[in-house]
Amino acid sequence: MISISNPGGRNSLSGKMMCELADAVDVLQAWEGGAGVVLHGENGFFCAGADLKVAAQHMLGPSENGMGEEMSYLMHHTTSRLRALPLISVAAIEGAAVGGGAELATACDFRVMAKDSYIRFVHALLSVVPGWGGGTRLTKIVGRRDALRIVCTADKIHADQAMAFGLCDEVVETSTDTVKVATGFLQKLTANSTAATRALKTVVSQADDDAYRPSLNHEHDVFSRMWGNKASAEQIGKGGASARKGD
Ligand SMILES: CCCC(=O)SCCNC(=O)CCNC(=O)[C@H](O)C(C)(C)COP(=O)(O)OP(=O)(O)OC[C@H]1O[C@@H](n2cnc3c(N)ncnc32)[C@H](O)[C@@H]1OP(=O)(O)O
Repeated sequence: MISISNPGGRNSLSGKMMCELADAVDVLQAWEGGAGVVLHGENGFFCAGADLKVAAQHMLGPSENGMGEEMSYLMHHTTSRLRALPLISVAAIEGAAVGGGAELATACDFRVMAKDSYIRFVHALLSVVPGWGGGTRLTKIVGRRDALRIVCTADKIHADQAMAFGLCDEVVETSTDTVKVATGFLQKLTANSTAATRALKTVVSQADDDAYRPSLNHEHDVFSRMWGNKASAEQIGKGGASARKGD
């Protein structure tokens, strides 16, 4: 289990937390004892993306131009490694997965969502594109037309709608423990031999991973050009999508 915890910031990720996530993936890469992993956020919220308070202080100044690019590089690398693990991964989503949090959810093989939770690609509201590889992965999951709908509108995609898009694999009633349901979901997929499950995951991963590498590189380049420009710096300074909370 990987748990995300930043209680004061809806589990948004600081630079330190991004490094800790990379370390957690290192540990899973070295782990040979199992066949699955659940990713979840503590205190009833999945993840609000990059920590915008840290970003406003340390990632937008004139001498900090390369910071957005470095964040994107690290998170591309980490999420790609997470996706390629020889483990079946399930994101257990409560509350919401917003911005980079939505991108993180797409790095897992499956998503189990609480009925009242939502996924929101808010990047258009911040005048940027996904920077953690989520644009490419979303397109692979839901297809070209629905991906465009989701990223260009920046609408909240609630669990039932996510299910219709193929972005969610199981909806959990609000009174039920989402992590427990995600763990049960995982147990069904990993019930056969651990060695076979791990090998099968590598076969499926290998079948589609190489083909999307150029698209990930393109996404990273576009994000790096846009992050920190005037329009995005203004929105980030205002707290990102929270300035548009009512919609
Ligand atoms: C390539 C990756 C790029 C990115 O990920 S950029 C980040 C994109 N994320 C966003 O724009 C999310 C902005 N936040 C929101 O929309 C809302 O806060 C959100 C997550 C829907 C939660 O709404 P609510 O449940 O109503 O809670 P709230 O707004 O009162 O927030 C509670 C406290 O959490 C803080 N928070 C939320 N998201 C944060 C973030 N990303 N970075 C830093 N702090 C964040 C928020 O400022 C508030 O703090 P405080 O209690 O006022 O001190």
